[in-house]
Amino acid sequence: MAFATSALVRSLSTSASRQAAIKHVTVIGGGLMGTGITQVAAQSGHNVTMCDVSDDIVQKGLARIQDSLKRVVKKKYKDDPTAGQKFFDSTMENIRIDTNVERVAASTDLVIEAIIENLDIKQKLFSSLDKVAPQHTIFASNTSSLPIKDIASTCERQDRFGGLHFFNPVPVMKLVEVVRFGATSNETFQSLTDFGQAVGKTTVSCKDTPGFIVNRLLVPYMMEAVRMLERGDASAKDIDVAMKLGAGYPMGPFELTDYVGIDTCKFIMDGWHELDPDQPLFKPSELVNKLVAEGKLGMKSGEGFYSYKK
Ligand SMILES: CCCCCCCC(=O)CC(=O)SCCNC(=O)CCNC(=O)[C@H](O)C(C)(C)COP(=O)(O)OP(=O)(O)OC[C@H]1O[C@@H](n2cnc3c(N)ncnc32)[C@H](O)[C@@H]1OP(=O)(O)O
Ligand SMILES: NC(=O)C1=CN([C@@H]2O[C@H](COP(=O)(O)OP(=O)(O)OC[C@H]3O[C@@H](n4cnc5c(N)ncnc54)[C@H](O)[C@@H]3O)[C@@H](O)[C@H]2O)C=CC1
Repeated sequence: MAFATSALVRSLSTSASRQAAIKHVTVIGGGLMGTGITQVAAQSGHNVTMCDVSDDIVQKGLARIQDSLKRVVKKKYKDDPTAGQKFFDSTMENIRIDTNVERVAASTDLVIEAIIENLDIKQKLFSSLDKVAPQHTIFASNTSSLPIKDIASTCERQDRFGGLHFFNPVPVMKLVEVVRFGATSNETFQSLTDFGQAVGKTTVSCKDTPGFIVNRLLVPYMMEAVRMLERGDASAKDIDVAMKLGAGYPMGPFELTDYVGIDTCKFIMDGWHELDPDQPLFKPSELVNKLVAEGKLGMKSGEGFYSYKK
């Protein structure tokens, strides 16, 4: 009985210290990641507004969400097309699009930023949102490689700031890394974890260290594959086949780099090299630099390590 009472008190005080559940989410960036995050948040019953810089981009993002949602419906509701259509319609009803981020952020519970991987631009964005968002609103970045502490540095609400790192393709990948830096409050961390789980993902807790957990292991692995290719030890195709069949990875390192974007990978490596120039794993690659300079960025540009031109 004593145990039950203390457990009840503990559970009441825990829920009282938590912030109210997140109902309205603002996703900033309607690209590869922003559309995926919008989709999973809307699918799980949240009201979501997806923002980008132009009407054309948000419309294209919306079309991408519809295509992806159709794949989910086909798989989940293959024996019940009526329920599938209902799921599709109710998910799309939960989504709004906008190009005025300040207006949207003025009445939202959570902002998830998924814009270009550039510290200066992210800081400017959050600084302007900090002035208009309500007190309770939590800010989160989906950055792959930048310190959350640096992104948050232009904001007053340091305690209501953290990282929510999703994986590509968001509707399929089951993980979200929840990142806290020194100022992130326990309540904020818990709310971000609850949100990650509410959108159907498994969450892991990460400190604000370069690459968090997954990218700190994945990016050096990718760079080691590039160096193997540069030395002429094996072809890109053989390395990919080897890692898929020998290590059970769904994609080889070159397929994955093309999928993520070679420019994104280069940006991450360059940033980490600057932070830690003596670390050989972070050494830039001539081949990666050359491909990016030629505009060969992977699948999105039609060519990278492989050609995707039809
Ligand atoms: C070098 C690293 C540098 C890191 C840089 C920073 C990046 C980051 O910060 C963090 C990251 O995201 S790292 C990337 C993490 N992602 C991966 O590792 C993806 C690896 N690839 C895969 O899992 C599968 O090839 C994949 C799922 C992609 C495709 O699978 P398949 O080849 O079997 O193709 P499908 O048969 O078309 O799809 C399999 C099932 O998934 C469903 N699906 C695929 N895309 C979808 C989408 N966009 N929306 C909804 N559903 C989707 C598809 O329907 C299918 O379902 P089933 O019919 O049940 O099999
Ligand atoms: N590509 C990937 O596999 C992953 C990327 N990330 C991270 O997610 C973020 C977004 O990456 P992607 O979706 O791949 O990029 P993306 O290039 O596909 O999309 C970025 C979008 O942000 C928009 N944008 C730029 N500045 C903006 C602003 N000030 N306000 C509103 N929208 C703005 C752009 O118009 C573009 O549509 C980056 O921080 C990246 O490091 C995280 C996990 C995986």
